Amino acid sequence: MANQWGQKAEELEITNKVAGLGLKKPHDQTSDDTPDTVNPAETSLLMKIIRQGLVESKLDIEVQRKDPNSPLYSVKTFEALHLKPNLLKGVYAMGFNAPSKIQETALPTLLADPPQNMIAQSQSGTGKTAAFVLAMLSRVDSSKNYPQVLCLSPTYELAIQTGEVAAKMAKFCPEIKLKYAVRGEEVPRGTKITDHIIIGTPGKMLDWGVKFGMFDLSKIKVFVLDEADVMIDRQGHQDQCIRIHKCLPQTCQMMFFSATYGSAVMEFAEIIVPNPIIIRLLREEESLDNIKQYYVKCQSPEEKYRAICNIYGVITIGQAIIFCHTRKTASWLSEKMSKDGHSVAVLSGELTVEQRIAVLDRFRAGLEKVLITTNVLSRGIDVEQVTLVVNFDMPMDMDKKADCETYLHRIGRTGRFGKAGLAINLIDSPQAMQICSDIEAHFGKKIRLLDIEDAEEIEKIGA
Ligand SMILES: Nc1ncnc2c1ncn2[C@@H]1O[C@H](COP(=O)(O)OP(=O)(O)OP(=O)(O)O)[C@@H](O)[C@H]1O
Repeated sequence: MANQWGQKAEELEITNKVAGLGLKKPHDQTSDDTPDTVNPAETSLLMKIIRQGLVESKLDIEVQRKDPNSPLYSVKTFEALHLKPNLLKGVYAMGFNAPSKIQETALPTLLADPPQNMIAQSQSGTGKTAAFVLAMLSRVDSSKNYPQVLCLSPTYELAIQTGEVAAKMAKFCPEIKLKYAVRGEEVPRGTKITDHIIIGTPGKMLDWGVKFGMFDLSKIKVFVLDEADVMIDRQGHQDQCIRIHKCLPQTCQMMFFSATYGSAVMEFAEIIVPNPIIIRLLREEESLDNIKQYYVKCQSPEEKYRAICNIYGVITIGQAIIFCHTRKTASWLSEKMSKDGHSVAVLSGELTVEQRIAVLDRFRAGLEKVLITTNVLSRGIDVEQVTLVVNFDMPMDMDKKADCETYLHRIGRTGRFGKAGLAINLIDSPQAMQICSDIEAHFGKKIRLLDIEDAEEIEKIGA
């Protein structure tokens, strides 16, 4: 069954997977000259798909324990977890040799008896999904034909992604049955679901479990809330989760995973997960060290464009990312640059996730030297070859004030990509100047004025 299930996941083209994610399509309602916005579910899916393996972290795990009676330990091998042999085989077949940093600490707790509740936070790509999927699979008693494990995901596509991991890991455990509770999956009324694991979105899960009684929520042993930060971003999801949660037995093991650790997420976590062990993988923060920052005074978009051309005319640039506020500016700029012979790619909100992946893949491969984008890409791309970042428009929040966090994500680099970089801010209004000064004050790092007509000076900054 697991194989069949995996097959189903494979049959679903990315196009299908992303349909209904609320993606803005070419004819969506958003006008081209309003600021392009980020959709967390979309970003999360994009990152999962473009990821090229585990994101290793040099930083430490922080553990907050709420249960002093249960010892906490970590493992360095998967053998040390005493998994069912076929499950271990599945883990190795996925190419996992040793647990990732978050898995080292999370897995012994997730698999412990008596079960312990956990809230875990670590950045995308550090191995959370693999950790809880392994825990889900190992808790199943396949001799009992009813649902024992529920996993809630914020969207159809993210549920399918988790399902794919489960199907792969359970490759050698065909006795474990899994089911998707997502849109498009229909179960006739009156049916009793016999699968062991259900992965789905909160609305469908609530319908099947609470409204139609297709399975007995009081028999659930493991409840997983994945991508909790994305989940609470969606209206109504939080309530649905809480309604499902209320029907679960006290003994049910609660697992809560999130890539971020904001107060809204943590408040939600505290409602869902009693007496948790909280683990966090400290994040490798971006910093502005090693980045030379400049601003250029311009009178108009044309002048901004000329500034970019002057820089290109003088210094050798590896790859560059240019950030614009709206799609309209992004496409205007890309047309101009293409006409002038630059190889340019554009990534903005009207593209489907599939199209975005294609654009990013080409850029990473170096097929285009310049990537023009909007806020849809403030985070989540680490391209080592990028040496120049241009703020064609300064990042600002809804109140049109300096958005320092976005600035840091656009310009900053983590230790892994710690090579020197160049950031140029194009300033064409007093408001933009104010934002630039506020950013400078916020980070306490000088942003110098650059005279774009002075080739010698430009040459110096490229050195
Ligand atoms: N122990 C491991 N060894 C090698 N690769 C691993 C290991 N654990 C996970 N991976 C791989 O690393 C990538 C990231 O893992 P995973 O999807 O579990 O991360 P995540 O933290 O859940 O990310 P997200 O927050 O985006 O869901 C995947 O390609 C996964 O197959």
